[in-house]
Amino acid sequence: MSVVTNELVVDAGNTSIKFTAFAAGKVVFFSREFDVLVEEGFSPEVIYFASVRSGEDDRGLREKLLALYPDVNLIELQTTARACGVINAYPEPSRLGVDRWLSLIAGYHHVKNNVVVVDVGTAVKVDVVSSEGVHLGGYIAPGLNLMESSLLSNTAKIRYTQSEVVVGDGLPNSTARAVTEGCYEMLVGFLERVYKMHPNFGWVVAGGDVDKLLEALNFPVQYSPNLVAEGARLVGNELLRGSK
Ligand SMILES: Nc1ncnc2c1ncn2[C@@H]1O[C@H](COP(=O)(O)OP(=O)(O)O)[C@@H](O)[C@H]1O
Ligand SMILES: CC(C)(COP(=O)(O)O)[C@@H](O)C(=O)NCCC(=O)O
Ligand SMILES: [K+]
Repeated sequence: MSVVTNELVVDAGNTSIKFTAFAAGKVVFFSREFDVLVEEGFSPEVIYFASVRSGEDDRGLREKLLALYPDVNLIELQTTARACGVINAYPEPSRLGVDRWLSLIAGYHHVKNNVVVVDVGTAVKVDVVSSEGVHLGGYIAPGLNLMESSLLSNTAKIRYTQSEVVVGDGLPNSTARAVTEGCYEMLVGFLERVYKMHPNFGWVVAGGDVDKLLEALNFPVQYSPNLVAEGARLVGNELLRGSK
């Protein structure tokens, strides 16, 4: 049960900032656009702010939020050694990205058992948590756009137009398909390998690009689009209860 009713989660990733509003624990809106906050006229009682961006980027965003919600308590969520019954694998807990921390906490609370949590964004994050809530560790790999852009920016002749990126049959027979499908296979192959390494683990997946992978994964996964935001609510509520 939440300590407050209206909560706004701000999840600032390296590609996009996600705004998720909750009322009594239910998502009432989601947006990647700050201006939607103004249009929605939502009145948060608390703002949970979770960012993996630079301090400079955060300053501007925090100022905009405080201007829009001058009297609202903004709580910056950080990665800690433990929270919500989960223990962080990192000897230096604060080095773990807060998006990963919140996602794996939410993923564990979804499954309450051995779980692999995947977030497909700028980077692809994979975190493994035991049935006892012990974070065992995880991986960071380039996301799909990052893989593709690294090829485009580090080669002379990998060049194609977006109109050449088509769904084809059989092995890729164009530069556009070779690159886009090569990056895709890299990611799917990586995840299938993780699946083999952790048999009988539940899978919870999220992230802006996860929809591109869902049908490729040949094992059951739970798609949970608001994973970071759900983790932010769990951690934020624990903090608010602790301060009561
Ligand atoms: N409106 C959008 N703006 C930006 N990226 C979007 C949007 N809708 C879907 N995406 C996809 O989401 C990906 C970014 O995923 P996201 O989880 O937001 O990344 P991060 O958390 O690293 O910022 C992009 O590569 C893009 O393909
Ligand atoms: C790996 C990340 C950059 C992912 O960020 P995102 O893809 O969401 O923009 C972020 O989790 C991060 O900055 N992590 C710090 C290093 C670590 O988690 O070990
Ligand atoms: K993210």
